[in-house]
Amino acid sequence: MSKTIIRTLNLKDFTHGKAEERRRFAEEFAAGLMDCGFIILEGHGIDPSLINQNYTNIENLFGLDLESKNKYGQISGGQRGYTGFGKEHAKNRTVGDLKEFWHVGQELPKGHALYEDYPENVWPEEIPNFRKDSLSFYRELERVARNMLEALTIHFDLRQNFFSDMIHEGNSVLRMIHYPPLEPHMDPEAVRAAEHEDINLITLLCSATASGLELLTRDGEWLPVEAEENQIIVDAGDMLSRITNEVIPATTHRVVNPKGENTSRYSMPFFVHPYSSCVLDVIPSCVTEENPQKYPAITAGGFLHQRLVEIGLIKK
Ligand SMILES: O=C(O)CCC(=O)C(=O)O
Ligand SMILES: [Fe+2]
Repeated sequence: MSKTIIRTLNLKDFTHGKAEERRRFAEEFAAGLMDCGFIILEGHGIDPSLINQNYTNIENLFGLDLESKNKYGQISGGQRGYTGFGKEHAKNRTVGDLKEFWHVGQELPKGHALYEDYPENVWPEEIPNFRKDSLSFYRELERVARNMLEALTIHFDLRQNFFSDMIHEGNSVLRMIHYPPLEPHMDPEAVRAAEHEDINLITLLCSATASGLELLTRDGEWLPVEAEENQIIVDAGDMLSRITNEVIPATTHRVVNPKGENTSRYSMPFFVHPYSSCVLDVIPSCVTEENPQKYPAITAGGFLHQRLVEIGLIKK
């Protein structure tokens, strides 16, 4: 059995490199997504103090009492604001995950053509910097996502703006998560995040405050994904899998319960989504005689709705 290697790439090779370096970056990224679905990114240029400030904010946020947090709950089927313990479950499970989280979505000015397409963000009045810091972080993550997806256009022989047009003012979501320490009353079947695939195009995941993330290799083994401080883990989701006709599969992953020290874990995945009416159609270069077209076209919004029902966040 071959050993799975998670590649480490430096985004500067793409943003500042010559054509040859850019191409190499693109090929390494695509190969990493095809081999194991995850790569680790350095040189992304997000200020470490912005990342740390957001971690501090969410520690304070989740440290509030439940009554305060619940003021921000049940908003747009959990698409914005606070979602409490046990609410979300993976597609084929009924036991809820051991996490609480907060969603920040696309922030557009009132009157913008897409304003009505997205639920409005809510902001915790108890954490004054939360809005400013999370929106700055969101914009920076959008920038990194744009670069990463642009690299894929080289591999798939697409026009340069193919993906950046899809995600421009898109429905991306910053999910800020708290996994609390385990307690005896918790369901023994429950895990921090049960195995699942992400719904979106790609996910950017700044290194979490503790280990636990694992990916399922193509050989069917669980492999821990460890990132150092200031590295970003990048993985492929269902939407990318669908438009690449499964040339890039959506990789299954999970967050296991702590084995050693029983501490809280915080993480901040950024789910990169197209705008809602964007049509997800299979990329022509991904259809061949051996790999005929597997999916009809669907809008990003329609696809997301199907998946949110499946994971229990919204009703049919
Ligand atoms: O917390 C993590 O490290 C990953 C979380 C995750 O996979 C998700 O929320 O989709
Ligand atoms: Fe995930």
